[in-house]
Amino acid sequence: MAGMAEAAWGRVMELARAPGAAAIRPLMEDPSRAARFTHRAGDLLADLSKTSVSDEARAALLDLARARGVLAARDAMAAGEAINATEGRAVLHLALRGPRGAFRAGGEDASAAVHDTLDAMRAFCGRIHAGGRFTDVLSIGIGGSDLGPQMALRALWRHGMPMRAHFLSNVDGHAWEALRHGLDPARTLVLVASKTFTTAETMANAHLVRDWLRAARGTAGDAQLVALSTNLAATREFGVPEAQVFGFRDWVGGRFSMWSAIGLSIALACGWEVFANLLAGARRMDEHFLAAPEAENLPLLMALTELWHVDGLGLPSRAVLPYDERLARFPAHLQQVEMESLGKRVTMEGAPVPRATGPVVFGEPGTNAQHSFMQLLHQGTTPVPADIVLVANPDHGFEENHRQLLANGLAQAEALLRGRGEGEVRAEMEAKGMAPAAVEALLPHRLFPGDRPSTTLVLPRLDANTLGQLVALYEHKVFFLGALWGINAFDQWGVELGKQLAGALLPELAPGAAAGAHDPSTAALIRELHRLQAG
Ligand SMILES: O=P(O)(O)OC[C@H]1O[C@H](O)[C@H](O)[C@@H](O)[C@@H]1O
Repeated sequence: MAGMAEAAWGRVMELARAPGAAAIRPLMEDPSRAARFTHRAGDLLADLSKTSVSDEARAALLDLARARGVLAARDAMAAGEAINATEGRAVLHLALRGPRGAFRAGGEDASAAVHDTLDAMRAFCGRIHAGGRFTDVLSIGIGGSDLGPQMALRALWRHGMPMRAHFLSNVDGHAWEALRHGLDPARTLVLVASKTFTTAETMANAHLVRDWLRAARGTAGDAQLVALSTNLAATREFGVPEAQVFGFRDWVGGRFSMWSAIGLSIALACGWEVFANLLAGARRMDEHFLAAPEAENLPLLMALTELWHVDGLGLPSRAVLPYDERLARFPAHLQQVEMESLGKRVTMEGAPVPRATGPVVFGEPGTNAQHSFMQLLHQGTTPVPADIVLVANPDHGFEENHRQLLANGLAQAEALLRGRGEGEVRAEMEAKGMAPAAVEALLPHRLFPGDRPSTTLVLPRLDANTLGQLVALYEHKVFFLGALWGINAFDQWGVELGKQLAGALLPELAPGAAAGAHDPSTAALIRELHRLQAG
């Protein structure tokens, strides 16, 4: 098996290192390519043709996927095996949106636990909405306990929905300072969203907000606290009424938890139907992920395309460009889902990974990105593959704006692909009557190399169901990349060191405290902060 996989890697790398392997335009001369490299999953369409993955390369990549046994790995995850070996846990976000009776983990009926919680969340939403007292929900959490719900609310919340939602994540007091003036403690329901209920930032903010509630309402304010957590003892100790604690299990990773109790803010603010549709959309993508064979499995094909870019062509980053303002936080959510999962340098067995793993992921909504960083994608030295997300039908009546938006999204992908050669640029400048010397001087600056890869995703419209499909698609892409690279996509040990050092530094920043043992740079910075604060 290992030998087969090495041979398959070898074949992929051989193709990627062949002269012209990064060229896309010659492949596009094949009129059937666009159709053959366009795939559907649920309501989504993905056009993977504007990449340099040739038919031969795709065959080699699929051979690699088979040799790496990625479908068996997928089935092991779905069977509730403890595939997150470094934490000794199953990985079952599939169960969060799956039907009753479908998933087990260890000896437990995982689906039963999920559906009991969903029933309780639904009943709670019904009571809160019927009560009419609460107009606002404030969700306190960070990382996976913040980004998914915040992204979904930005995408799905519309005027007239049951409650307004607010998010407090940064321990920076300016975040709470900016929020608190707009909130009425009598009408705000406070969710503390934390898998562990020990995250320093979240607990610091939870204390601030609990103090704010108590200042206005005495200890009766505690009745407005809700906890979303796996740590029931800690939620009790914090004073959250038992009936307002919504739990989940350790087999839900933080960055995959928006479908769990962590998503309660979505259900409260948008209404239960919206949350249920989000889960239904994710389930639709799960069905595709679980059933489609390798050559039609969209998350796998996207994973293989990424592997081609990262390992084959040596491209270390990827841009996510949603052409929909409502998806403004989608790149931020993907940053965690992808980089916290795939930013690993050792294999499951603890050996160094002999190749590059997760790329840097960044993005902003189009068209705004075009007026900031797209310059680098068009003319920078290293190509940056881009994911361009288009939504066919808007939920507003400004048709002309929407056509402009779509035209720009399509144009970016087209420009990246075709570039602009000497003849075209020279002719344009000459037509403008520019002097020959100026034409020659400006020519190199105005050339676009082209052959820069992009993937275009098309949604018929953006609603809870299609958003669920879109997010689940990327979750499954991440799963397959983890399996292809042989790394654990489900732990995050890399975030721990900074937390420990911050804990040690904290007392040294108290007024008059002395700096401990640090490198000279850190020690000098501590002294400078003390000096500025004393002044
Ligand atoms: O939900 P919590 O336990 O508060 O964790 C919040 C976040 O912080 C951790 O440090 C991890 O890096 C994230 O994966 C997690 O989502």
